[in-house]
Amino acid sequence: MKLGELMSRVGIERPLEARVGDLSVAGVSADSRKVKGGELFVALSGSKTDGAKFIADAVAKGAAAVVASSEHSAIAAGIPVIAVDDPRRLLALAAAAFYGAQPETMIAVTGTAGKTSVVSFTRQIWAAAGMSAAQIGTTGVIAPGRNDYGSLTTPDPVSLHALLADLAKAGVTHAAMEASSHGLDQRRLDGVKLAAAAFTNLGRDHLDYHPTVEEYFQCKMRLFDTLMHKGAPAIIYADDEWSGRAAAAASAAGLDVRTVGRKGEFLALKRVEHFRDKQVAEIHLGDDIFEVHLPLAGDFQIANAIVSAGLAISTGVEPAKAFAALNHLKGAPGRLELAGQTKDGALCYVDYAHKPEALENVLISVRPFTTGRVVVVFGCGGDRDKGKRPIMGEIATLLADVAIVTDDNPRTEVASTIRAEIMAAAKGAVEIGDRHEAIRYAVQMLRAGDTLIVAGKGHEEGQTVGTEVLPFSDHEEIRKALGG
Ligand SMILES: CC(=O)N[C@H]1[C@@H](OP(=O)(O)OP(=O)(O)OC[C@H]2O[C@@H](n3ccc(=O)[nH]c3=O)[C@H](O)[C@@H]2O)O[C@H](CO)[C@@H](O)[C@@H]1O[C@H](C)C(=O)N[C@@H](C)C(=O)N[C@H](CCC(=O)O)C(=O)O
Ligand SMILES: Nc1ncnc2c1ncn2[C@@H]1O[C@H](COP(=O)(O)OP(=O)(O)OP(=O)(O)O)[C@@H](O)[C@H]1O
Ligand SMILES: N[C@H](CCC[C@H](N)C(=O)O)C(=O)O
Ligand SMILES: [Mg+2]
Repeated sequence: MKLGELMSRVGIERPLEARVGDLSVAGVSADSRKVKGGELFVALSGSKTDGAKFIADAVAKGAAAVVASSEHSAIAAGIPVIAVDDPRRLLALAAAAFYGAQPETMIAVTGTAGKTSVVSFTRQIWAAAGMSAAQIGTTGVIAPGRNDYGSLTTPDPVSLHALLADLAKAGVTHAAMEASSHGLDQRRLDGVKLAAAAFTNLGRDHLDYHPTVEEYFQCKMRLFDTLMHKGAPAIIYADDEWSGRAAAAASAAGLDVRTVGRKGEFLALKRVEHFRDKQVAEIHLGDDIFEVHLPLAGDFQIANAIVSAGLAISTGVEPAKAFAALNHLKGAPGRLELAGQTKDGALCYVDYAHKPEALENVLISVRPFTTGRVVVVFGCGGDRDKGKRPIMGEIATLLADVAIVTDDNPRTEVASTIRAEIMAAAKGAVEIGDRHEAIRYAVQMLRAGDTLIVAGKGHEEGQTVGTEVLPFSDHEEIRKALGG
């Protein structure tokens, strides 16, 4: 593609010198280590370093031209340097232009908790309705004949557009993706053609990255006010503290706001009965009433299911089919997932709660079907928001009968310091650093009627200590402790 054409396709209408505009570019990259000959190198100012420092490396690798923020426009690279205000957005739009194809119907989900569950459920509803469907997020990529383990919740734009083109080529017509606040802030989703989007809830998260909760919320709202076209459906979970503000933002952006939940107007949740292994809900859509038997535990899964139904219906699935599909949903791996039970029938769950509201929700969720004690094993990640540690400590001791504080990816921090920060607010909690020992201790204390939640790692397959990832699975540790 000619550089001039690429620039106009990404909305930069500034005239380029003919010599520059006529230059052929073969692709785009923001990583000098991966640049290939003839590609456009986009220099991004990041959290660890500044891509502008690597312009010379990119040139040495054969980059054809450079895009940088205006500050770097003067750098003599020996090849054309184009200055733009928002290089990250340009990178994403250029990646979209290069790779071209995307599944016809794409949706994105934002919110502090529930994104992975909602994209999984939406994919399952689409698939049940006969569509070729995919999901992209924290647990990886799932599509017909494909199941790749994930790393980032929202992939970087170059990998993302390569992936979308691959999926489209493989015949995937519907794809649901997670929009993390980092992803939205860093413009990783700009250039994705979204047919609909959803908001689940907002709680404390990533305050190591976002200066305030307000700024965190505003990042999430980029999904509605920048990435969607006017009139597109925005599914908003109605029963969160932030629902009103999310709906107002979507409405101000000219979107078709569809609220779902107990206070929902599009899908109204009228009645829920909780059982040990399922929940029965009555959902109203206009004058139609649907009874759903969701085969999953946890009140929050009803919230995720109703958001997914809203998304599926808003992208063409017949309501009766969407609700029927809810009766067969499988939980996303490691989201309140039953990993085993003791001989006396005490249930052992693995859950991915690693932030205060999620921990609070999961502990409240299991109470209705727990006749004995709720036991929780959890920790907090190193090199992540330190402020959440005492809050999670307090929630665990308040809502569980037994709280066991252990390690969860200490990364480059001292594990005992992280635990001490949690313990400071966790009166009466037991501290066992070794996660394997902590799980064994918890399983051994279980009696009939008790419920164990091992929280924080969910689907993860490793424990990151320093920069090393040691193999570790909560599922496997529970199974071992149960003697199986
Ligand atoms: C803080 C953060 O989000 N960082 C992400 C970001 O990196 P960055 O732009 O800050 O990169 P940087 O390391 O400062 O480098 C700046 C630029 O120089 C370039 N560079 C660097 C070195 C070199 O030799 N040559 C070169 O060109 C880099 O490619 C980059 O373009 O962009 C990179 C590419 O997209 C990401 O891989 C990286 O994710 C890091 C690994 C990460 O851990 N991110 C986490 C926090 C994250 O994004 N999490 C969210 C939310 C998770 C949740 O749901 O809770 C997610 O979406 O996964
Ligand atoms: N709707 C919800 N409301 C509150 N808590 C929830 C909700 N859905 C899930 N959770 C809790 O959050 C955990 C993570 O759920 P899920 O992976 O679906 O969310 P996520 O937004 O993708 O999280 P992450 O940003 O960490 O990837 C679950 O294990 C559960 O404890
Ligand atoms: N995407 C999140 C996952 C956290 C999971 C938890 N196990 C931890 O390590 O804190 C993060 O990287 O912050
Ligand atoms: Mg997720």
